[in-house]
Amino acid sequence: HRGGSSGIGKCIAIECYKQGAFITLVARNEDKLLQAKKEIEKHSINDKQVVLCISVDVSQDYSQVENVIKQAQEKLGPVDMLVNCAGMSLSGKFEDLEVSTFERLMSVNYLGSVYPSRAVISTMKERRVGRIVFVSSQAGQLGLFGFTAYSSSKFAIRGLAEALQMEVKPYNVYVTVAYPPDTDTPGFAEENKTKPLETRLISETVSVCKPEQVAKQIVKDAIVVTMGLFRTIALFYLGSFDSIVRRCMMQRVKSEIADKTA
Ligand SMILES: NC(=O)C1=CN([C@@H]2O[C@H](COP(=O)(O)OP(=O)(O)OC[C@H]3O[C@@H](n4cnc5c(N)ncnc54)[C@H](OP(=O)(O)O)[C@@H]3O)[C@@H](O)[C@H]2O)C=CC1
Ligand SMILES: CCCCCCCCCCCCCCCC(=O)[C@@H](N)CO
Repeated sequence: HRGGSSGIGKCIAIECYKQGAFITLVARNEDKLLQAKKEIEKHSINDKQVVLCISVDVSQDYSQVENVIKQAQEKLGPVDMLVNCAGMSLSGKFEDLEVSTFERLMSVNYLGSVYPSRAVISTMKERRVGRIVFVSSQAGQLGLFGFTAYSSSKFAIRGLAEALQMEVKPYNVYVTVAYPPDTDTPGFAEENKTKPLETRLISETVSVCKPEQVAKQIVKDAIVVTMGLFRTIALFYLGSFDSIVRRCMMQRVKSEIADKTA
């Protein structure tokens, strides 16, 4: 339902539009939004489909994000799928990065995923319908040279996503996290302008992906939840934790009924 106006987010929007979805694009720059809207609309499969654009900074003010999501829901109905793809990367040695860069990346990459998710979650839980996609990075699984600010903001997304998944599973809301490798996007080109040599050499050991290909995988994973090796090992623990959560939920429902009938 929601992505960005560029790179991976735009390709995810195209991928969903091709499957008949109504799209709301959220990003800051209005020209880029309009251009992305036009590009996405070329892929329509029926004449009822809509691409709505909303210009907002997802990392600044929660009430603003909440408002625009409310507006979008009034126009297009409740959000079935939220894709948190807004993000940015800046690399450099720890001592060379401005302190403000740590703050900025944490706001955009982490809080920029918290705010929209927080704004849609209640409706998703009530409807017992919803998918939330987070876009981390390979640098969100491994801390890499030059990425002290970026990797930590992407690790934070993983913690958020896994904890949230445990909370919302009994409500039929699914959370997925993507960990893409380097991908050929405007953001990646920007990042490459300041990459330290070491970071570049490490990055070059893995080939650069096409955003269309990454987007396709992300959408597929969001719809058919598959399990990696690590998740399988964690499965036993997660299963038992999930049953605690379910038990508490049932207990709470029971006592609410008891309160009402008392
Ligand atoms: N490309 C890569 O190599 C990889 C990227 N990723 C992650 O994937 C995501 C997308 O990356 P990519 O496609 O390369 O990025 P791009 O820079 O190409 O696109 C980013 C999109 O997010 C929007 N955006 C950025 N900041 C904000 C903000 N504060 N509020 C609202 N919208 C915002 C941008 O629009 P606008 O500027 O107008 O707001 C743009 O539409 C990021 O989270 C990135 O970290 C992960 C792994 C690899
Ligand atoms: C199980 C984990 C697999 C690990 C494979 C080894 C990866 C080493 C190279 C990683 C290159 C850095 C990717 C960062 C991409 C990114 O997020 C930025 N390009 C954003 O712009």
